[in-house]
Formats: sequence, C-alpha cells, structure tokens
Amino acid sequence: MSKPNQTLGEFIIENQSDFAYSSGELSRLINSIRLAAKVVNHEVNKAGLVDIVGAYGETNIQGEDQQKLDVYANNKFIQTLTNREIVCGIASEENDDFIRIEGHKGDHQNKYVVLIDPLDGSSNIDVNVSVGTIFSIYRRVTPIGTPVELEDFLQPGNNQVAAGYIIYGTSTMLVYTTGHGTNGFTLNPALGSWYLSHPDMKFPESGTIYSINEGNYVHFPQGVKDYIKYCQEEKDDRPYTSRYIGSMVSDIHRNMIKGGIFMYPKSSKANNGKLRLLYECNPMAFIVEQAGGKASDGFQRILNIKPTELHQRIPFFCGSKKMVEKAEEFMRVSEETKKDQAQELSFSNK
Ligand SMILES: O=P(O)(O)OC[C@H]1O[C@](O)(COP(=O)(O)O)[C@@H](O)[C@@H]1O
Ligand SMILES: [Mg+2]
Ligand SMILES: [Mg+2]
Repeated sequence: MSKPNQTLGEFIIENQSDFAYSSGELSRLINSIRLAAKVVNHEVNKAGLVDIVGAYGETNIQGEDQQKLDVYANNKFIQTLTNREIVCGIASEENDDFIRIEGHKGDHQNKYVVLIDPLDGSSNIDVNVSVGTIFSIYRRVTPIGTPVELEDFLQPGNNQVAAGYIIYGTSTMLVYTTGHGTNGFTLNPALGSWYLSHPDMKFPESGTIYSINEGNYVHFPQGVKDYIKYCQEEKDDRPYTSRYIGSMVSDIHRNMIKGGIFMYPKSSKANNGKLRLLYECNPMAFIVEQAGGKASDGFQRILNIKPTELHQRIPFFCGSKKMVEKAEEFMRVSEETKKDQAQELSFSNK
C-alpha cells in the first residue's frame, strides 16, 4: 500500500484494498455508515450555529440526559441504515430495546445487525471538544427470513465481522476493521470523499500516556490506584503524561497514534464501570487488537466476554499491549493480596 504522504490524489474508498476483504453487502453497509457520518459531521461542525447543542430534555435508558446531538446522530444513523435495507436489526445506546428491520417485502432477508453509540463523548458537545461515533457489525445467528432476536445482539466480540469509529475532530476520520488490520480514512469535506490517510494502523507496543478520570481516584480498586502511582513514579521512562479528553474515541485515537493506555475501571460508585460492552468496548477492542493493541476488563480479554444484557457495562483497559499487561499485573497482584488477607482474617477468627 503506498504511503499517504505521496501525491496520490483523492482515493475513493471503494478502490481501497480494505474493501477487497469485505463482501458486497458488508461494503454497502460500511458505505451507508460513511454516508451517515458525513451528514452527522456536517451537523457537528455547525453545532454552535444551529439549535443542536444542549440537552434534548429526555433521559435515555442509561439514565443520562440526552443531548440534542445524541438524538440527531441516532436518528440519522438509524434512518440511513433502515432506508438502505442492509441490516435486519439495530441496537443503539440511545434506544431502550433493539430495532427490528423487516425489509421492504417484510421478509427479513438481510443478514447483518449493527450496534451503535451514535455520539460518544456527549459531555464535550457544548464545549467544542471532539466527539465520535462507534459501530459494531455482526452476522445474525437466528435464521434468515425470521424477525431478528435479542440473541443476535448478545454475541461475544470475537464474532464481529467489522467495527469502526468516526472521530469528529480537527479533521473527520473513519477508522475501521473488517478483521484484516485497521485502516484510517480522512474526510475531504470539499469533495465528500474519504482519503486513505492512515493505512494499516499499528498501535505502539508501549507508550508514556495514561488516560483515566483521576477525579474518581478514591473510588478505584487498589490495583488501579497502584498502577496510577506506578505511572507517576520518577523512574525509567516515567513519570508518564496524563491526558484525558473525556471522549473515549478521542482518547483511544490519540493513544493509537502516540502510544498509551485508556482506562475506565469499576469503582465503588460504579461496580462495572461506565462504558458499555456491546457498542463501545467490543468495537474499540476489535479495532485496537487488529492494530496490535490489547483490550481487557483488567483480567480477561474483552472480545471473549459473553454478553448477557444489551446495555451492560464493563470495566475497560485498552491500548498499548505492554501498558495494558502492566496494568493487569497490578490488578492481579492486588486481587491476590486481597484473597490472602481474607484468608488470614478467616484463620485468625477461628
Ligand atoms: O465523564 P466521565 O465519567 O469521565 O466519562 C467519560 C466517558 O464517558 C463517555 O462520554 C461515555 O460515552 P457517551 O458520551 O456515549 O455516553 C466516554 O466517551 C468517555 O470516555
Ligand atoms: Mg460512548
Ligand atoms: Mg453516546
């Protein structure tokens, strides 16, 4: 693949090798996501000019105040995917339940389901900080020709056929994988085309950036506290740099370019953390692993986890392989220490 800094002119995504791997229907599905992304990008870029910032006035199933852009992005992606008749079902962060899409003959002949976080980083919308969209695509597991069911969405992340994110930042990028590496495309807003600006992205094996909301420090498990202290020690290549945007797509995208680890662990305030397994952690884990990075809940690989609920949350450690492994080591040691202390306590009480 030629390097993007040569004068290669504008690439239209269909000519790129990445589509060489995807079936016609899957490529049409990713095309519709690209189309919806351009529409949402246009709205995000003029958010201050039109009445699209601020609260929508309702809360979603997460109990979060929906932002107008949350709802706008959600409607755009659902509308585009429904009209293009490529999916048999959609699950969204902004919808309590999944949506069945019958097809114009009502015959449920489409084979893919999409799970989506239409607007990630909602707290940043009104302050002009980059936000994103995250999507995850599976083949349905129930018979084609029948209405899609919950089990079609509750598949382990290993089953994903594609996953990606759009980052609406200083430039708009689409980064996605179909299981054959991770590629980044930058939108040329003048032409409305996507340029293969970051072919075959590789997550640096190590790094010096750690991203975590340290405002929750006192509520973190001991293993997370110990790892944060490790990052802050004056030793070897440390202290590391703390960078936290508050928009997971942006934090992970920066780390994918520069190296680093993003963590949203459980805490005494949120027993499973905040991020959702199905439409945030699984797609990001697939994308990051395909670039050589790592993603776990602190103990087990995210992509191996069998989901039980549509909106279930999971602790999330994601980024440079060596940094995630180091954080997991602190989590393991802390758990073992806790078990030893509990054992000693039970012996002394006998
Ligand atoms: O403000 P907090 O608690 O640090 O949470 C920030 C995290 O919440 C999120 O905004 C959650 O995503 P949504 O905006 O899609 O709800 C992540 O993008 C981000 O990493
Ligand atoms: Mg999100
Ligand atoms: Mg969201």
